[in-house]
Amino acid sequence: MSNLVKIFDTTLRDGEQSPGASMNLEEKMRLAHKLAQLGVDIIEVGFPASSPGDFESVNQIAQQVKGPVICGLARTGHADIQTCWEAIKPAEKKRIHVFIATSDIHLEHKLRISREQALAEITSGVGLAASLCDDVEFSAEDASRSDPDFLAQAVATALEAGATTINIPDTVGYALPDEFTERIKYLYKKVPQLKKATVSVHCHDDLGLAVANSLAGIKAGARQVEGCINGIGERAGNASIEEVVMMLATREKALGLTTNINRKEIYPASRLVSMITGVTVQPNKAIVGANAFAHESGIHVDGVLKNPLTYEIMTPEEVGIGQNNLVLGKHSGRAALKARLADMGYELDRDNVEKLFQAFKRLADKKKEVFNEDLEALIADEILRIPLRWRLDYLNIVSGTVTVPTATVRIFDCEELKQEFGSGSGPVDAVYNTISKITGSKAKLLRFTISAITGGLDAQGEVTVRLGENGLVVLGKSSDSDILVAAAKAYINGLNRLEYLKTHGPRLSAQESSL
Ligand SMILES: CC(=O)SCCNC(=O)CCNC(=O)[C@H](O)C(C)(C)COP(=O)(O)OP(=O)(O)OC[C@H]1O[C@@H](n2cnc3c(N)ncnc32)[C@H](O)[C@@H]1OP(=O)(O)O
Ligand SMILES: CC(C)C(=O)C(=O)O
Ligand SMILES: [Mg+2]
Repeated sequence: MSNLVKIFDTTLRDGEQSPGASMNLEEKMRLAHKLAQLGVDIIEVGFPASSPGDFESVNQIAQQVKGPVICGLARTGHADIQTCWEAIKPAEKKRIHVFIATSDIHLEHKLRISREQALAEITSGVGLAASLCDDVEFSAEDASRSDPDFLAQAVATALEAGATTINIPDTVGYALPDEFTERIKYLYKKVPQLKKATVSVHCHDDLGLAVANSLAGIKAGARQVEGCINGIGERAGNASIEEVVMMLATREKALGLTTNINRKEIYPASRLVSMITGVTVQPNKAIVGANAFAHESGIHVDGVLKNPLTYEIMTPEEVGIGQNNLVLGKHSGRAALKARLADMGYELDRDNVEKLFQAFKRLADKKKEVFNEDLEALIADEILRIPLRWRLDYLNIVSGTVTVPTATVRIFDCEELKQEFGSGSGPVDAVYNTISKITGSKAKLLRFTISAITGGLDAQGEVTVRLGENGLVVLGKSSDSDILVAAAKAYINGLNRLEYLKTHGPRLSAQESSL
């Protein structure tokens, strides 16, 4: 059996199913390029039949992203599979991923079909996919709660119909590691032809066991692991790709397995996912959390100073958390900025470097030192952003314990300057009420989160808002060393996205347009 474990990234599909993590086409494209740099073997780009927007993002990525296999998800119905095939067709390497549930709970209550009908669906769906594409993955949704003998029958049926990869998902994160190992071993025993296919595992984290179960699957012979960057995904998320990869790398001697991942891209990929989706990474998150390589307690610091091996089982450099001694500040030029961007894995064209340089200088005037996180926030603001109708020009806020919070806001509406004055229950409320007056927006603020994304007193605050209007839901993001300015810009960013969605709806993701 091969010692290579293939990494199947589903951040753009299952990851996007995390509430609020929707991405537009430009964001998906940027992330897909980053995943290719990271060296994942397969990227599941979306579910093309779910909406015209999803179809287009899958299709565009299939045309432009080289390296990994480009995979699209489909139910067993022929329309889904045909649509998926049309979307992925331009890719150099492509895969159709067909799924249907095999547990009795799902068959009876969700699909309302018998086991026999499910087998017929597998034969028909996988058969069609195999007639279109050489590379077909079949997933038995809710495999861990399926009757083992029926699951074996479903797997045998999919292989017979032409599947080349068989995925055993723990869809609801219910499995225990030993059970999961046994389940896969049982399948190998009951379905001898399974040895000719790649067995994959796709584990959810409802009980915090997604990575442990992925390892349990690998131990039983699985050679493909599915997961998402930062462990995002439906409900409690999927197995975190960075944890799986670093587990295999750090314990290579014990496990004897490798991956194709370029580990130095792990941290840049994590930051990008967090910036694009607005789903922040908890500080104590393994591998990519702010504290993952931090030491404060005296005994630990003493040990690390004497030899980092005392308390570090891997180095931050290994996962791309740079230890760069070149300081970026108000005296830095374009060469320094470009060098740092390259170090962080960003290859921007001249126009974007110039745009970023201007924003960098404006920030450097306000801050002593500009950190990588500051640059990433600027990239999110300056480069990932969508065309703007409204732009903040001026903001003045009066707030305190004895005054009614008020705000004066001046905004460019295309080229026209508009100014208003308003009040609210707090300074952010005052700003948002005033912005709504200027823009005439009826959007509802569904969520507001603020976090410090850099350290120190001159830290940048990152604000993420979720706005809803007439069934449309969008995220707005921004960062600034003044949190009220960040809040205003995030709100305006969200309003611009809503405006964009109203005019370019189909180009946005399925979730963004259907929520
Ligand atoms: C475990 C997973 O992550 S599965 C992937 C989940 N991801 C998503 O659902 C995101 C994208 N989904 C969507 O945009 C929509 O659900 C769509 C466009 C796919 C379908 O929308 P609708 O036609 O309105 O159906 P709706 O979402 O209400 O219900 C799903 C239907 O698919 C059926 N279905 C579910 N899984 C499968 C399957 N693997 N194969 C065939 N049919 C299936 C359900 O039984 C239900 O059919 P019914 O309408 O006849 O009862
Ligand atoms: C579509 C399948 C693979 C899935 O996401 C799951 O079962 O969790
Ligand atoms: Mg899933």
